[in-house]
Order: sequence, then structure tokens, then C-alpha cells
Amino acid sequence: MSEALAIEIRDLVKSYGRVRALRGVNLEVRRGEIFAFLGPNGAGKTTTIRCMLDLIRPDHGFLRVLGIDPQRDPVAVRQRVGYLPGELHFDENLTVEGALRLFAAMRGKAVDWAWVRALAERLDLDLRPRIRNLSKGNKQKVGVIQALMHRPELLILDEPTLGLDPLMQREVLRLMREARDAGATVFFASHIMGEVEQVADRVGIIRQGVVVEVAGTEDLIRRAVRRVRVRFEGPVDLRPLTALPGVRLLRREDGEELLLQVEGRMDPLIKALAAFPVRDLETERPSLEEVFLAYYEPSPVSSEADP
Ligand SMILES: Nc1ncnc2c1ncn2[C@@H]1O[C@H](COP(=O)(O)OP(=O)(O)OP(=O)(O)O)[C@@H](O)[C@H]1O
Repeated sequence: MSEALAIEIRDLVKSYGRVRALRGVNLEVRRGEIFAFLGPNGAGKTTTIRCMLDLIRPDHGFLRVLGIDPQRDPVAVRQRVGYLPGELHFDENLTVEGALRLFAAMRGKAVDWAWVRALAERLDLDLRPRIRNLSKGNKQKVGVIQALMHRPELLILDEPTLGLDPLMQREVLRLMREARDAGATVFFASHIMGEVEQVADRVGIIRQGVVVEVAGTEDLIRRAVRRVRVRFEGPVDLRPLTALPGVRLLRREDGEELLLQVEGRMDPLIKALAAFPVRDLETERPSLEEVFLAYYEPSPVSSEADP
């Protein structure tokens, strides 16, 4: 186990009866980064996370969380990790403060209550009401606070902004960044590409129980397909442009305006355009959402039954 890794997973396999949820997951999360774990519904994100906390046992594979084997020392993992599950379960009769005190006691680690009150204030959460009287969004805030309140070295958050309004989503993202800037590692699952793009240093994509891509968020966007709109001074012969490798004509409007799709480097297109009477040139940076849709589309090969 390298000291530089907060999470290290090799060949993790887990089946639920006949459902092969994880088919050999490999993943490395570096200390001090915000890592987003993405993938379609049922891809295996929650199963992977539950293995990290020893809430379920994998069939086989290698797993280290902050250098600890969760199966050998789950208590140490839970003390040093802040975990927000996808589905929270509280004793509905407790007050918010009572629930937080219970979480703190279960974890067995000292909590700074001034910090808890500051978190509650930032998330606009009253500590007095009973859990049963809270809205869904306010329950989610309790979950976020219990994950952060002991200032853990590693945050593992399953859809941290689920059910929160846009202001509160932004506050949670801010808290995640602040945790990273203070030296913690943040690992989170999400379906909201906008927030991933805003906070994640790197992303990993899981599909049907296998991690199919890990990359820097910016790199992934940069290497994606982009769209280029070109306006010419007059009608032109496009063949030298559309014959370029990686360039495809998407639309041609009145012979003087083109919409092209460019995969890979822009340089050959720019050089080729130098020979044309170009009036205007616009490039559209794709959003992470567009980049990921390709990964989310059903694959023709992988859903077949296992031997
Ligand atoms: N307790 C369980 N019993 C049986 N099958 C399960 C169980 N938990 C998960 N699965 C199955 O394992 C696969 C992976 O599920 P998992 O919850 O890990 O996916 P996920 O990526 O977290 O999905 P989502 O984005 O919908 O939360 C799915 O096919 C799911 O139906």
C-alpha cells in the first residue's frame, strides 16, 4: 500500500446471488484529491462503497482504506472516515442534536461542537426539531453534518447533494472543497455532472461492475469531441476539410456556414482552414455531461449473461 493512496482496490468481486454487482473493480484514490465515482444506476457504486466500510463483504479482491484492511479493522476505518450513505436511517424520535450526538458516540471519536454548530448554520439547519419532523432535504443535511463533524481524513459520500436546493448544493460542494484544501480526501458518487465538473479533480467511471475509465476531469473534457462552427465569406468547397481525420460534417447552412465535429487535436483543422476565406470561427467546449453520455449508453456487448 502506497502512502500516497487513500483508497486502493484491486480485482474486487461481489455477487448478490446471481447478480454480479462487481466484476473485478480496480481503483486508486490519491490522498488529498476530490474523486468523483460515476456510473449509471446499478453499475456498482454503492456496492463498492459498502465494501470499503465493511458493511458488506466482497467475494474476493484486495481493499485498503487509509492503509487499513476494512475486514480486519472496520472500527478504525469508521473512526477515520466520514461516511454519508445513499439512504440514511435515523431514530425518528431523536432531535437533530440527539441524532448527531448518537453518531458521535457510536464513532467513539471526540467532536468539536462549535464546528457542528457552524456546519448547521452554514447549511441552515436547526438542531432542535425531531428527525421525524424534518423534510427530506433537511435529513440529508443531518447526514452531511454527521459525515463531516469529526473532521475525518477521508470523506466517502454517496450522492451528497441529493434532495438539496441549489444554494445548499453549493454549500455542500464548498464544504467538500474546504475539506480537500485542509488535507482530507473526498470520494463521492454522483449523477450530477455539473457538480462533478465543479469540484472533482479526477473521475472514475464504473459500468456493469467494472471501472472503465479514470482520468482528470479537465483531461477528459479536453480529449472529448468538440463542435466547431465556421462561417465563410462565400460558398466554398468543403472536401479538404471533411477529409481530415477526426473531422465530420454535422450540418451545412446555406453553403457559407458549417458545423463540424472534431475528435482529438484541433491543429490539423486550424491549418486547413488557413486556406479558406473564414469570416468567423467558434468552438464549443463540450460539457462533462456530453462526455459521459457516451459511457452511460447501454453497451451492446456487456449485458450478456455470464458463463
Ligand atoms: N442487497 C442486494 N441484493 C441483490 N442485489 C443487489 C443488492 N444491492 C445491489 N444489488 C444489485 O447490484 C448491482 C449494483 O448495485 P449498486 O447499488 O451497487 O449500484 P449503484 O451504482 O450504486 O446504482 P445507483 O446509481 O442506482 O445507486 C445492481 O444490479 C443491483 O440491483
